[in-house]
Amino acid sequence: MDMDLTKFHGIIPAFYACYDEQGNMSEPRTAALADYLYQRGVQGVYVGGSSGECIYHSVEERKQALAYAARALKGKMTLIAHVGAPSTRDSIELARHAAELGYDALSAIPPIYFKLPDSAVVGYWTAIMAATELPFIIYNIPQTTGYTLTPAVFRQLLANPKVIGVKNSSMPALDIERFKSAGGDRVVVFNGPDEQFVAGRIMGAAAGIGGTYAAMPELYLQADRLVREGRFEEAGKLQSKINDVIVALCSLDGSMYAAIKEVLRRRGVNIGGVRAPLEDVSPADAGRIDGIAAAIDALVKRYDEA
Ligand SMILES: CC(=O)N[C@@H]([C@@H](O)[C@H](O)[C@H](O)CO)[C@@H](O)CC(=O)C(=O)O
Repeated sequence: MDMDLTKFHGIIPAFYACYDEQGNMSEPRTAALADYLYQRGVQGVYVGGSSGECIYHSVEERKQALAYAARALKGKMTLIAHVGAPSTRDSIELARHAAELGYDALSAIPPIYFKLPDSAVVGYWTAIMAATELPFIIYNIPQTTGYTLTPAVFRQLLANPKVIGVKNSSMPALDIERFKSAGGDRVVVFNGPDEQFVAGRIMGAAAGIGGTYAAMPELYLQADRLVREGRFEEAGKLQSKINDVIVALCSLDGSMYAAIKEVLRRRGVNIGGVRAPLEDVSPADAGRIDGIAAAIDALVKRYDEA
């Protein structure tokens, strides 16, 4: 697919599930998160992925989430829709919905729950791609799906011109280098592990999609700029500061996403809580979350002046 892939380069936060007080999808709160990200200058958003709690949503709710984000951001930034659902049928329905909403690309995890052979996985992704004319980004996340994309299967998928890249969330930065080597200039590799964003960008990723980006988009934008300018030592030091925040977010009781949503409240954006079985953070941790939000603000201020 001959297209300008640069619209997929840079910092693309995973968009979160924005709930009202009853825990239902909220368009006003979606718009608030969208504006918060737009004001900070991110390249695009990845809607309905892992960080979007998609796995706990009905197909109808996933359609709402895609529609609310598109209504807030279409024309303002690059929009990628995660449409992977347990069944191929539901994934195709979501893919068609995203295409109607004007998304720039689709993406999908492999099939989950049953362990399926590569032939079934390739068939699932191929069926989703066939449902629309949109470009497609493979989502490799073995930690949560149990399926590991190999360079050989990636090369097989590259035979489909709609494949424009892979969002690689596996931990080895080697995987990013191998997928980039396999796809060359025809693909964009998206760095998935936020803790290794700088390493991934140096080893072949032109972009990053991450679950912690929206908690501190300014810092990832700064890290990306430092990499682009070849200031790798400074980028590495900033990565270490970002990782201190990630470790703190993951050290609280409750889901990391609940902690991030509490941090966002302190940054002026209320998008509700998380959906069970994800657990809320404990009220006893309010002080620690205050500290995390303050640390982010201090880093943003410090690097704003750098
Ligand atoms: C295994 C996993 O969830 N990886 C995350 C990371 O952003 C992860 O949350 C971060 O590195 C913190 O560990 C992303 O790669 C996935 C993601 O952003 C998404 O689809 O929401």
